[in-house]
Amino acid sequence: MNDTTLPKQSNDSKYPRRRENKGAVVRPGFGLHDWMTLLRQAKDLAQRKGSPLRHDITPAEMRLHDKPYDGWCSLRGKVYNISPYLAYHPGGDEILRSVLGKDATALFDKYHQWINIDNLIGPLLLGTLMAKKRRSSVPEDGGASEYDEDGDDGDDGDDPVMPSMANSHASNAIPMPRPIKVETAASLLPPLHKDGDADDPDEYSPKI
Ligand code: HEM
Repeated sequence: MNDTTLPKQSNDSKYPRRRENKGAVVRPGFGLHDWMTLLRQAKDLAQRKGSPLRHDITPAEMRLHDKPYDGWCSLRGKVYNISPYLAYHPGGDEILRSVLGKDATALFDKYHQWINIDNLIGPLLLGTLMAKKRRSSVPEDGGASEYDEDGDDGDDGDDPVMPSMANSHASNAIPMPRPIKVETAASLLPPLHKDGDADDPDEYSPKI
């Protein structure tokens, strides 16, 4: 067989070709299979030491954990102790060190948006970033709150995803339609007249 018998690779594919993994070498014992074995066997990789998942982690607290032996990072509003994964990251530990103590969502998406985070590092979860301010209603522009780094509804952990998609990558999740405001007979009435007089029988009658 010579190279003329091999199928020619097309350059005009609509799918981007996988980039070369420059520089990063998988060390023996630190491949994907080794990581999955560790995930199955280790008891407390996240080092939560029996504490429940937290929902009050602030970016300031996360910034304190920026060492390879004590490194946190957030992805789509969830905070992970990423230290145990550094040596197993197929893209190399160096690039992952650059996000310790920070939100890594943008860089994660830049390199491999399709990767299922829960499957690969679910057991490293520490909790979620605290929502700084809860909105009473969704703003017109659908904007996100200050800590809402994943740009969703700002209420991380209860985003409207289909139950069957709960473990899939967030960007693949199908958003549920927003509730439609239904005009009821009452909502079509003019505003109630309130003058503070509780004895006034007309207090809660529409002022037409
Ligand atoms: C924290 C969770 C992360 C997980 C679970 C993860 C997982 C992976 C996996 C499975 C691959 C191999 C992909 C493939 O072979 O196609 C990979 C490659 C890579 N990752 Fe990550 N990664 C994470 C975070 C990051 C971050 C934050 C960065 C950037 C700062 C990054 C940069 C890269 C790069 C540059 C590659 C090589 C891409 C290539 O071969 O084309 N990763 N990662």
